[in-house]
Amino acid sequence: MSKYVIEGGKRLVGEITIGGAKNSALPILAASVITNGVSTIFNIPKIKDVNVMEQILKSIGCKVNRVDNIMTIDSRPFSKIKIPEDLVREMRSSIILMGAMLARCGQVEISYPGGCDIGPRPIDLHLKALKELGADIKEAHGYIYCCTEQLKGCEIQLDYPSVGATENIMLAAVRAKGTTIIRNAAKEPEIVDLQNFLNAAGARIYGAGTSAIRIDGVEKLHGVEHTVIPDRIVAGTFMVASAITGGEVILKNIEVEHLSSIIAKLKEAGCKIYNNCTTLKIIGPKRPNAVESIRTLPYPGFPTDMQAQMIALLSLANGTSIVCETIFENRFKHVDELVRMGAKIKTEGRVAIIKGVKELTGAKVTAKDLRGGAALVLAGLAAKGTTIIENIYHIDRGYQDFEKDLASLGADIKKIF
Ligand SMILES: CC(=O)N[C@H]1[C@@H](OP(=O)(O)OP(=O)(O)OC[C@H]2O[C@@H](n3ccc(=O)[nH]c3=O)[C@H](O)[C@@H]2O)O[C@H](CO)[C@@H](O)[C@@H]1O
Ligand SMILES: C=C(OP(=O)(O)O)C(=O)O
Repeated sequence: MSKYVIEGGKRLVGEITIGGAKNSALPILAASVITNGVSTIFNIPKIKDVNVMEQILKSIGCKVNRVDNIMTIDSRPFSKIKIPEDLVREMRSSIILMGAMLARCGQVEISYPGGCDIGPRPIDLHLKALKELGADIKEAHGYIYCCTEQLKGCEIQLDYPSVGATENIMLAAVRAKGTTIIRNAAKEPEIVDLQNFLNAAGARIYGAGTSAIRIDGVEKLHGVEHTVIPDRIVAGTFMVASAITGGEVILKNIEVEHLSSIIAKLKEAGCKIYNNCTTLKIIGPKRPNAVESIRTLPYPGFPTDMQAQMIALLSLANGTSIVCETIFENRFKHVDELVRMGAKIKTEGRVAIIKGVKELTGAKVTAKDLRGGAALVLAGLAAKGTTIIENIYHIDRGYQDFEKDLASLGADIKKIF
């Protein structure tokens, strides 16, 4: 299995262009199934989760063509309602196909999804909402069987602004009869991107990015061209890479508004940040300041997908920082690995108390999930000596050419196969 070997202590300097967002690309690719046409999606990241989605689309009959970061999906030959279990288990986003396939043909058979092991990840909100729209849902032997003659628009009050549930409802409701209103909807930029894709394809969705989304059902969708938004979590990860190495990195092709909570906390940590709407320069401090309080929250709060990377940075801060993970129950698996590198971190339930140390030291550590793995890479960039990171297949799920981009900024990092 491949691993990263990092010689720490290099200051990162240079420029990097941020690619398309995994969490936008995946639901948009799923949405292409509804169109019964040919869609061309630009800025698709070359990552493992996208490979899995490509395989799923092919397995249900779609024709998929991929050249660099452009994917063309012809969903006209769509023919199968059962999605292979081994593919569904590979990632969380496969569950979004439930809404998409109900909208396309009124039937779907799917197993429970996989994704990062960051605590229980139920899909009760998805299932409840689809039932409210009129889907008949049966669960047996780890499979979910959904079918409907015709979904009917209704008002759905989400108990929590779940990203995946909001997307599933949008997809299902797009061809439902009448109007659907989602209240307490997720407001993430990826939801807005999905709305933009669907509306370009002929849907009538209003309000994404706010807590109330209205979907007026339409008869059919058509193929479309769309460009995926930049990945705010990849951008945030490179911002921390600059911060943790006292570096000076320019990020191009970003949406600065999507990064505002990350920018605020990195400024508190002592980074200097200069930006316009699409480009940002971040200069890391000699030593980061401690940050009194970070709470992960739904957008526009601080993203849970940046919590691990931020803990890596704060483990070197001058003082004690507190990070509270409010979204996922068990998203501190990177902490034990950072402790192996000399970090002084204690966790109590959902709270991590990080007593900054002057130096981390290279060690052999294991990536336990996607962002936790990225955090170990960041720690390795700053640590004294050699860091070896195993199980980096987790990192491949969400970062395109991670080591190449870091090396282009001056990092000493190698992927060993
Ligand atoms: C592919 C994708 O876009 N993944 C993102 C998405 O995941 P995902 O869509 O899975 O995250 P959700 O917003 O649904 O989950 C947030 C919280 O709601 C709970 N919940 C969710 C659904 C449900 O039916 N019942 C329930 O209890 C979850 O257990 C979790 O505690 O949003 C997360 C929160 O920003 C991010 O960390 C993930 O990177
Ligand atoms: C948790 C993540 O992804 P997923 O929901 O696909 O597991 C993530 O992107 O950090």
